[in-house]
Amino acid sequence: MLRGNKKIYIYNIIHLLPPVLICLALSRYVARKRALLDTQNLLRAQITNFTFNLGFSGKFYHTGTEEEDEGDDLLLGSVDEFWWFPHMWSHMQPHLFHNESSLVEQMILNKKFALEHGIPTDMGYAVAPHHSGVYPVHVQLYEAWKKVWNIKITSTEEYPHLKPARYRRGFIHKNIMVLPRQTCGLFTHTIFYKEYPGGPKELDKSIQGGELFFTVVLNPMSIFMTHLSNYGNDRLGLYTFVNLANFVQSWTNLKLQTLPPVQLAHKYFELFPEQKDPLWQNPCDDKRHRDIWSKEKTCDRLPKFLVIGPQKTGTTALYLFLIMHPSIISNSPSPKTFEEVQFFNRNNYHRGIDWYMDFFPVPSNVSTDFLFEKSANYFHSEEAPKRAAFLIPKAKIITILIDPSDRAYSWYQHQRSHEDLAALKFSFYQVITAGPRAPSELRALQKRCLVPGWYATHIERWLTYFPTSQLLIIDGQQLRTDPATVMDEVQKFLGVSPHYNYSEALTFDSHKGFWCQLLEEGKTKCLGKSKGRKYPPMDSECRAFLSSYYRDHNVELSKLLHKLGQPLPSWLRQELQKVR
Ligand SMILES: Nc1ncnc2c1ncn2[C@@H]1O[C@H](COP(=O)(O)OS(=O)(=O)O)[C@@H](OP(=O)(O)O)[C@H]1O
Repeated sequence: MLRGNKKIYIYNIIHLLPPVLICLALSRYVARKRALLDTQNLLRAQITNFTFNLGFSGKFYHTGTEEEDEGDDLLLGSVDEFWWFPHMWSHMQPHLFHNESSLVEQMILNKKFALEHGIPTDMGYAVAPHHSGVYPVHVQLYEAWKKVWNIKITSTEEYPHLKPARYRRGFIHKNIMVLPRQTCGLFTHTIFYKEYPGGPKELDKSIQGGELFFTVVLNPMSIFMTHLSNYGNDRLGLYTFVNLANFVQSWTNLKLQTLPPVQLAHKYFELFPEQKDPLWQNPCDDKRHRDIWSKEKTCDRLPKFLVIGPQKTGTTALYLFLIMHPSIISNSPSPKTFEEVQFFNRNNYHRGIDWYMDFFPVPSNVSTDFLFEKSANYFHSEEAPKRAAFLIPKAKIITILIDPSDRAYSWYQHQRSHEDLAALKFSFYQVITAGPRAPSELRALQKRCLVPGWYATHIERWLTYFPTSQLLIIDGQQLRTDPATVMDEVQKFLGVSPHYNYSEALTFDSHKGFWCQLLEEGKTKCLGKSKGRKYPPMDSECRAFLSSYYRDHNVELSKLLHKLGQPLPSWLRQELQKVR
């Protein structure tokens, strides 16, 4: 309840225990040992175990005035009173270093400094100047941190963005836990009370029921970082945090406590397990992010469209036809998954965006070149739509649909030819009809076979993250029998130029039994043996079973297509007639 005089009464919050970790960066400023210890003691009366966490950049040791150098020594004379974390040796921004080895070298210098001065090196926490390299991720920093310091925790104000502050979250990358850091309003220039931006009243307001107060109240953990200059001069650090703790104590029933960084991070992700997985965004969509992202990296190596599958609907044929177009460029092949990158659906996503972008060339003309990738498992993936929407929100999405029964059968044949043991062991009928008591390998195979055919469910999921104008649904039957018309539709949908004449570039290869690329002298380039396989037709019992299995899904699909103003493919019309 908010009262006129900015007094706030908080009810119902009884057992919140927000630990507070306050960090400072030690550089060449006078180390106000006394001021720090005094503040620490005062805060300990309000916050259980309160301990300052001091950052050090060893290069600046003893490079100040006589008084400053004396301050450094005083502080180092009390190493045991505080916790410590490595900043960067020379306060450099890690994203400016492209080589992991040069980052490692710099970190080793800082570590040597710590060892020489008895500074503990095992806290597992580190902070990068200006958040550089933490988010957007500079993977070289993460690797160097692990190698030199065995870093397990860091923090940043930049994930997913600086503002709005209340949306800041944590994530885990390469086993390093990144905690959200809050903003305390004290910066290098806020040294004197009277000169506080907007006047000292602003600082008092923030402490007494304003922004700073709410930051502590609304975040179960608050990590603040400010500069040692705020503990010298007018001692704004002392003033701010002691008054803040007092105010929280007086007006709420919150109990504040501090934990060492590793414990704090474990607690954080116990409280917010859903935050463990990061959501990568385009670093160039936020100016602050672009500024702390390596200049050697470009945001142009991201796809403009995705072919999402599902598997066995003709996605490879579409891929082949697309790359015939002079302005359409695919990813380079992956050693493990061939033409498919499979980034958004599985664990490759955790390798980060540098890994993903390395699959794409730098386009020679950003506005006319169309980078794309097709990964047929994206279609039914729970994670892919959200992840794709965060990184490439403007991307267009192409899906192909054939009769889900045919798709399931083709998929089963594909598994058999890849010598999947369960597929070799069980007949198609056994796979599709397996009940809840069937062996687990059979149930697992059944799920993989049938679930991608729940078309409406999967398309709806994509449409929660992408507008309908960005989605193209291709009739796979038409792609098979009349690819040139489909490719005209695709070109129009993408807005790609120049117009490419697929009627001339494709030809039906009677030997293959499919449409193929026409090469010089009448030769053709067709897809390999694994596409357009020869296998016996599906028997009527299986077809009847699948027709009934997919009935409701197909009805839902017809409603969805109707809503989207799209025509129903002929197989769907036939299936719907069976329903009547
Ligand atoms: N032009 C052309 N050439 C070859 N094959 C074609 C073509 N157009 C469509 N199809 C059908 O594509 C089916 C394979 O689908 P996918 O490429 O999506 O399969 S995969 O998911 O990438 O494994 C493949 O399925 P199967 O017939 O079961 O092999 C084909 O029916």
